[in-house]
Amino acid sequence: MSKLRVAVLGAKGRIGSEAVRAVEAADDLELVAALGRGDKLETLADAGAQAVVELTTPASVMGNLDFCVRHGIHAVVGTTGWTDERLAQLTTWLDNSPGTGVLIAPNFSIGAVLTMKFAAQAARYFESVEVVELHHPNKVDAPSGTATRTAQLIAAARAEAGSAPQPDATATALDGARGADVDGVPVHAIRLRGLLAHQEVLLGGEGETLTIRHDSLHHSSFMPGILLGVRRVATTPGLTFGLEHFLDLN
Ligand SMILES: NC(=O)c1ccc[n+]([C@@H]2O[C@H](COP(=O)([O-])OP(=O)(O)OC[C@H]3O[C@@H](n4cnc5c(N)ncnc54)[C@H](O)[C@@H]3O)[C@@H](O)[C@H]2O)c1
Ligand SMILES: O=C(O)C1=N[C@H](C(=O)O)CCC1
Repeated sequence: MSKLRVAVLGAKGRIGSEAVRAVEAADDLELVAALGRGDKLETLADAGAQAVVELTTPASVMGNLDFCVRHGIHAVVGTTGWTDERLAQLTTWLDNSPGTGVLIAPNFSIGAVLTMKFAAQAARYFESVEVVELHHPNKVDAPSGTATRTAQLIAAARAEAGSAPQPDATATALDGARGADVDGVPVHAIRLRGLLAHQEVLLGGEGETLTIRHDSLHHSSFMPGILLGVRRVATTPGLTFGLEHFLDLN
């Protein structure tokens, strides 16, 4: 059986360097390129890459995906910074490149995917819900892509259930004291040396609270999800948002 030809973009970064090792170690994949900042994207086509793993920065990801989709190269994207406008642009590119697949995963770790699912399930049963994400201080974006997605899923579940707005009597607050508002869900971002990627969803009701917490302790936590994405994306044309679509999570 021929191996899938894979390239990594952001290959010298924290997660990219781990992804290079994971692809190299996979029997069914062949690492054909490992590109860093300043390297030419044409290398991907010259190397015959069939799929890329995109782990760069919010400032770089759109240019990289424009190139990949135009060349029919499938992409598994962990880079953050997704907005409705960016997703619409990517969808237009994909419409013009039938058969090309892109997976964007706000988080590749199974525990984080489950946290999002459990939080959305629980959200309708509690009056209050807030998200706290905690990351290493080298992270360039806040709140995290995972926290943003978690809050969006919570808000959608509450809207579907007809939940009332959250109680909050705050009349005066310092800027930022109540976090960022993501679809009505407060999201708080902590940056602390020693941390990697962590998230708590705090839910509160009359006389009780529920906390759902996930900790990524090493970048290896993201590798099974990345490899699953690479193996599935080539046979899943168009845009897939969220690793949960490649998991049997019922
Ligand atoms: N989805 C997930 O599960 C997951 C997990 C961890 C990190 N991330 C995300 O992945 C991204 C990278 O995170 P990190 O901690 O590895 O950051 P990092 O800064 O360590 O690595 C990013 C790398 O990309 C390189 N780069 C920048 N522009 C490039 C370009 N045009 N072409 C090739 N390389 C380029 C940088 O030089 C750097 O080496 C961030 O957006 C982060 O939020 C996602
Ligand atoms: O370390 C990072 O940066 C991470 N980014 C993703 C996010 O923003 O949610 C996933 C977790 C790690």
